[in-house]
Amino acid sequence: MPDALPDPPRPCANPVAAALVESGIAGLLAQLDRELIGLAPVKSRIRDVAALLLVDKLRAERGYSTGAPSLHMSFTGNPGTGKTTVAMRMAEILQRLGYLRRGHLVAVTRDDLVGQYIGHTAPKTKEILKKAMGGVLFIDEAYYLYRPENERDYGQEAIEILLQVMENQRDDLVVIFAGYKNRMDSFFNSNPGMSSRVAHHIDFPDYQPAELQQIARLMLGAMQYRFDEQAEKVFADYITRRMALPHFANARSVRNALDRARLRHASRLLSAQDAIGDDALLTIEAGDLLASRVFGGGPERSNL
Ligand SMILES: Nc1ncnc2c1ncn2[C@@H]1O[C@H](COP(=O)(O)OP(=O)(O)OP(=O)(O)O)[C@@H](O)[C@H]1O
Repeated sequence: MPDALPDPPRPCANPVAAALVESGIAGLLAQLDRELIGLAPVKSRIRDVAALLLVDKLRAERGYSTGAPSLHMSFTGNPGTGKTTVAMRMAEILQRLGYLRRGHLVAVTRDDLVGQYIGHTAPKTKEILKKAMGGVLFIDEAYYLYRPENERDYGQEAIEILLQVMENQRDDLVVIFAGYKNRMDSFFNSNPGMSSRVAHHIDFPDYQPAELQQIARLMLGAMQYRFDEQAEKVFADYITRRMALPHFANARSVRNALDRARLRHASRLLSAQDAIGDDALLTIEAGDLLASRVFGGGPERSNL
């Protein structure tokens, strides 16, 4: 007797869960999970935002109106914790959900928005807003916009324009304010108008050493390199030492360390006497890491 055919996949009875898959958001979330190590609380907040928007859509289809949701956000955390990377993914997700037309990201700091002279700020800010329309405006170190010590600071003018656009064009632009948590808290405390327009606050924790090691592996894999067994151990040691030094910047420090290791790897290969096999081309060895100043190697700061 022939084997019974497997049951055909049943259509999902839950329309929100079905929409999550059909819109491609489930795929994007899975990709985010694969490509970004750790960040569990951040990933779950992104999922929540996606769920909120899908439920809003379903409610609208059934005639329950909630009004356009406010999607402006603040991303707080130390340098190199993935804020810019997640903001780019968020833009893509919001575009897929139909909340943003273009889904691109424009990343700026105070100097891109605020002019030096009277009359310069408004056109500068408006120009950036024009570029960002239909996407995400990512304002890094947003608290520098506000300088309470300077009464005539032009930053205030940029803030006023931003506030207006955040309110009136919130169906076409999402603003993400990013920076250190404590400074962002005082920025929002001093700008209640801004605070009331930012609905989602997402905190990016520092990475644990094991997560940084995994990030290194992921980055190397993406560049088609690998550590040999000894290098893997040395890099774990590197991370612990580097974390204790000034200017440590989480995953960004990992990327920089790998870039320098690639330079040393290349110069090692250049001076090799023998033919160079594929294995040598692909493999970062312990010595490529041990030359770092972190281990008492070269003198320059850039050698960390
Ligand atoms: N969880 C992660 N998994 C893999 N790579 C990551 C992760 N977090 C960050 N990175 C990588 O580290 C680098 C720095 O990340 P990103 O620029 O997003 O950080 P940031 O918080 O915006 O930092 P900064 O405020 O200093 O710009 C990028 O190359 C990014 O791809």
